[in-house]
Amino acid sequence: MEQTDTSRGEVLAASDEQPLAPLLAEPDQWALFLDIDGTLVDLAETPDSVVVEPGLTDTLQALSHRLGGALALVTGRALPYADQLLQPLALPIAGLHGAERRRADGSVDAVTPEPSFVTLKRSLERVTSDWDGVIIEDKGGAVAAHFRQAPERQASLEAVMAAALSEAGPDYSLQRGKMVLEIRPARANKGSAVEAFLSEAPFSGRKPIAIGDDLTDEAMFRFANEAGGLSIHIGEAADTAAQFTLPSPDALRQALRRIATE
Ligand SMILES: O=P(O)(O)OC[C@H]1O[C@H](O[C@H]2O[C@H](CO)[C@@H](O)[C@H](O)[C@H]2O)[C@H](O)[C@@H](O)[C@@H]1O
Repeated sequence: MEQTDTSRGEVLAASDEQPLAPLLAEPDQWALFLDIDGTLVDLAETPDSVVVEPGLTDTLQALSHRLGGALALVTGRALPYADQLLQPLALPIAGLHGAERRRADGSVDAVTPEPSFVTLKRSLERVTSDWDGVIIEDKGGAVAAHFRQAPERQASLEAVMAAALSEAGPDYSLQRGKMVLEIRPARANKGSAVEAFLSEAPFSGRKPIAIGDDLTDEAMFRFANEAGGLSIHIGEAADTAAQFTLPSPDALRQALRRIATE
């Protein structure tokens, strides 16, 4: 152990798999909920340039099998993009920060954007079209404005997104993330998505282990803690509700691989 600090979880060494041990000891008692960006895959300069490590999909498939199918992805990405990233897997998944969901039986709750939201997305693209480095990511029922490659545009984007949010109305909320501002459906979050999975087979009756790296993951950390489960924050020390912190996506991938092949 390197350090203990209750405001950022118990900070673990890269090789410390202690919080994941229940997956090996009691695989029929636990369900695993995994964020994607910054957790399973390293962050990249743009949304489209992330790299899925060879073997990661095999690891996830094996873990899902070990857990009787009780493994779900919980991401800010749109479902089709996440599926494309992790093909050929088609795991249970919550997308758009919990607003859309594919259950273990394959049924999907999708988000269909209203015409006014489509107009809003086009307007954001127009307003920022000559802002070098700013990327507008159209996610169907949500939209993200990325400034990783143009940090000097953050203040202007804050203003543009605040105006867009007020135009979108009370059914939407602003989601802050790593070098990104998003407008997403307000009716769900990652905590409510985990709760919904746990009300269905094969997740029901199990305790959740929630793993993520960003502000959006705090809702599932809080839910997992309240449900008697475990929560793990990935990456540099941060103010988090998670009980544990692992230093990097690579440390997590290695730990998951060891558990999957044990
Ligand atoms: O909930 P997640 O699976 O972690 O998704 C959160 C957002 O991730 C993506 O943006 C982040 O990753 C990009 C690629 O590494 C990076 O360039 C960007 O700065 C990050 O904010 C994704 O593009 C968003 O749609 C997700 O909501």
